[in-house]
Amino acid sequence: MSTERHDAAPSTHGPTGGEPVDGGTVDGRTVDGGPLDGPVDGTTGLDTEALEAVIAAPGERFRHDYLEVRDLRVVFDGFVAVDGIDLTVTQGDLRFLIGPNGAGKTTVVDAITGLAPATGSARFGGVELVGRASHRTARAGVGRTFQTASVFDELTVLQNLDIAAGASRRPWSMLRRRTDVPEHVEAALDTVGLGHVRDLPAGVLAHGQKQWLEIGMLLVQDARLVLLDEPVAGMSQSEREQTGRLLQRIGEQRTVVVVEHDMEFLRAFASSVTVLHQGSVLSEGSVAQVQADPKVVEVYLGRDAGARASAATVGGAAPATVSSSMPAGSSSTPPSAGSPSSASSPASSTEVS
Ligand SMILES: Nc1ncnc2c1ncn2[C@@H]1O[C@H](COP(=O)(O)OP(=O)(O)OP(=O)(O)O)[C@@H](O)[C@H]1O
Repeated sequence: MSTERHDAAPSTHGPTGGEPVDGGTVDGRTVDGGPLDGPVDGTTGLDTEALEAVIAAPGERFRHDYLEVRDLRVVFDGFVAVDGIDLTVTQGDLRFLIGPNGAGKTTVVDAITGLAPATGSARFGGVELVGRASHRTARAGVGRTFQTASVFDELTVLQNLDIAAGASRRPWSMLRRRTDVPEHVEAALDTVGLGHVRDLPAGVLAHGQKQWLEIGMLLVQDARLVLLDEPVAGMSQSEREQTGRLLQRIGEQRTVVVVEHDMEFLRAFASSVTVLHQGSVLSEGSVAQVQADPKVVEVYLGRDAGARASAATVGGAAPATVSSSMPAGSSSTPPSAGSPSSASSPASSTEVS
């Protein structure tokens, strides 16, 4: 029996690496970060027992979801709103999708969730989402919020979560105070911090709390891909911070994409950023990388600012610092009156610095 640890031992990491899914143990045996003492195949050098344990373990133990968008295209009556974009977002990566008004951010989310006609591919957890009816995307583990919270104001927080969870409670029983809250609903209440208002009608909640309730509704549906459209629009500073921390928490276990205009919020909480412009990916990378990208500065603030940022980067001088309110309509593509988001874009502080 060998006590040697082999590099070829099976990994508990997902397809893109990252943290061990289950603390590195399989059926009580350490397979990552600890000794392996199973029989070793003399030819391959593999610990065959460990390998068998990995293969026999439940699939979800090694789940590492990711969203993979390829050549996604959306055309409305001849107008190309999304022009063949590629996007890969892995679990644990809090990805922000930004861009000027009309860049195509919401349409990308609509296409992924079956609300906009698209071609190309958007796969999550091995399931193709393009062409899938919107009501079937939830079954694929995909959940989204809209720019305006869509909770039932007359129902309590708990009742809203019940409905989202698809609880088979009869209408009359929904009106009674709950004593038997399912574990996953309790967990969602706890995660979004609404346990203390569980029996209040959602209509009396503060604006931020309504957004958190909506996120809670995605959690009880076990959405593993969570797409949020401007979640902090209209929130107070304190609500933004709480929302950012909430997104970080849920992002550890889920793949989260946030469409956002608020650059301050982005800088505080994004782990990566994709910038869209006129339906295409203009830039992608860390917050620092996209902020330093002259193309991004140019799109938001004009050609001269882009050239100055480029010169500052090349010359090693301090990068151009520009502060402005979010350029509603700063894009060369004017937002259409019919755009679902055109009425509610926040005039939030935006800096590209
Ligand atoms: N149903 C639709 N029919 C026709 N055109 C549409 C439709 N939905 C969106 N568009 C257009 O597609 C383009 C992209 O819109 P989209 O709402 O995705 O942009 P956005 O980046 O989310 O903008 P915003 O930041 O203002 O929300 C815009 O020019 C918009 O007018």
